[in-house]
Amino acid sequence: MISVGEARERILALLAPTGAEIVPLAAAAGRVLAEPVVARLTQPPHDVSAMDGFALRAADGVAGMRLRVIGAAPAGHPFAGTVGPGEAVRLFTGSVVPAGADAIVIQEDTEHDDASVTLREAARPGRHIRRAGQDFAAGETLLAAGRVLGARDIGLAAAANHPWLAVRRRPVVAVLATGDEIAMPGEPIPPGGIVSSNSHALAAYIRAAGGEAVILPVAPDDRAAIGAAAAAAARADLLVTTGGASVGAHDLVQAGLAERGLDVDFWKIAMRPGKPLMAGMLGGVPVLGLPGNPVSALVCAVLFLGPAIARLTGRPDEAPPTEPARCTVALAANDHRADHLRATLARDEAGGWRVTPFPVQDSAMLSRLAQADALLLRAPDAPAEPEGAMVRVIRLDSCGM
Ligand SMILES: Nc1nc2c(c(=O)[nH]1)N[C@H]1C(S)=C(S)[C@@H](COP(=O)(O)OP(=O)(O)OC[C@H]3O[C@@H](n4cnc5c(N)ncnc54)[C@H](O)[C@@H]3O)O[C@H]1N2
Ligand code: MOO
Repeated sequence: MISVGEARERILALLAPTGAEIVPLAAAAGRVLAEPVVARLTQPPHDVSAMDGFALRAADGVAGMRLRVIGAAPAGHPFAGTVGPGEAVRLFTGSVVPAGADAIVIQEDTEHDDASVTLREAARPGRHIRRAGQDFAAGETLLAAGRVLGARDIGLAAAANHPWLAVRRRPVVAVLATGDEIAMPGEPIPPGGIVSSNSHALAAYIRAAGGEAVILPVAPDDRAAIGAAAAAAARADLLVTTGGASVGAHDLVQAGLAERGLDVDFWKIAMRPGKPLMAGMLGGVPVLGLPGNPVSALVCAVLFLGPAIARLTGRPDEAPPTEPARCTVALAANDHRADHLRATLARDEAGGWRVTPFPVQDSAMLSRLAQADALLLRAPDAPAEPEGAMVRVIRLDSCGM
């Protein structure tokens, strides 16, 4: 069986970023920039005042000096003339500094009427003047491709006069649950059946990761039906199946997809929960086969589906980040499968994490997963650890899960 790290590498190797699409600026928040944002103008376009006051020549900026007010330049209405010796122009925050002026005195430091202004303080050259291009210059690259656009990026793109942006198309990820016993929430449940929690949990995770989730109808445990359902995903960027991944007589996902030409890259990895993970290509569509057990499916989603969607959207596709934590209980020696124990986190007095795994780690216990704050990582063949040992955790609250 291959390792978690190798499995992730092999899954990512099956995927390429989606193409770009052009969206209105307002719709670009949260999307991944596909082309750099280059300033279409210089900001500010001219030297402008940072305060309400008067523009004058610095040589006249002496306390007690009385100057003639030759005009006003409200923001958006630049003064057409030139400020000469003994003259001043009324300015406001954002006003273009008129020709001839190289100093500004704020109005609180003056006595003024419409015709004249007397300085109570000296004016320093350049003070309160925002220089042209101080923020950015036309042609400057402001945002790099690959950036996930936040509100400040939208503001910066708008300031640089971009009404449209090129972003990565949201990858379409089809979710196919399989099993005779599976019903959708609200549907009649067959005898001994259960409701497909996986379809909706995976769809929610896919959306949180930046994908477009399409929930396919549940396929029964029948090769032809599974193949036909998967064929409906022929235009998807990724097909995710759940269930039917193991070795049982009714675990038919591989067999069903094989009838449609599935090329298996790997099946089974040294991991718990999630051993029967499968990856391959079905025609041109990458396939990620997740186990049916709800916790197995969602832990595999954190470790593999998240990075896969990151790759598809052109974001960094590393493993989920881990943090150190001190374990509050002794840990038994691990076997050869990397383990991911569902656990709660609490802060200690020094601000570090204390992690406590749940005593029962059944991969069907979705309520425990919902209560968990983190996955406590146990490396393959890790030795027993006493209470208080340092371990590493993946936080579940910070990854859309
Ligand atoms: N003899 C062996 N048996 C099993 C092995 C093994 O190595 N040898 N592996 C075990 C492991 S590990 C896992 S994980 C499971 C994986 O099973 P499958 O992927 O084949 O999943 P199913 O058998 O179809 O279902 C397992 C379990 O999950 C429930 N399920 C299925 N789909 C959904 C869904 N959409 N939403 C919620 N729950 C779902 C299903 O009812 C079963 O209870 O195999 C072990 N067995
Ligand atoms: O992957 Mo399975 O959930 O380990 O039992």
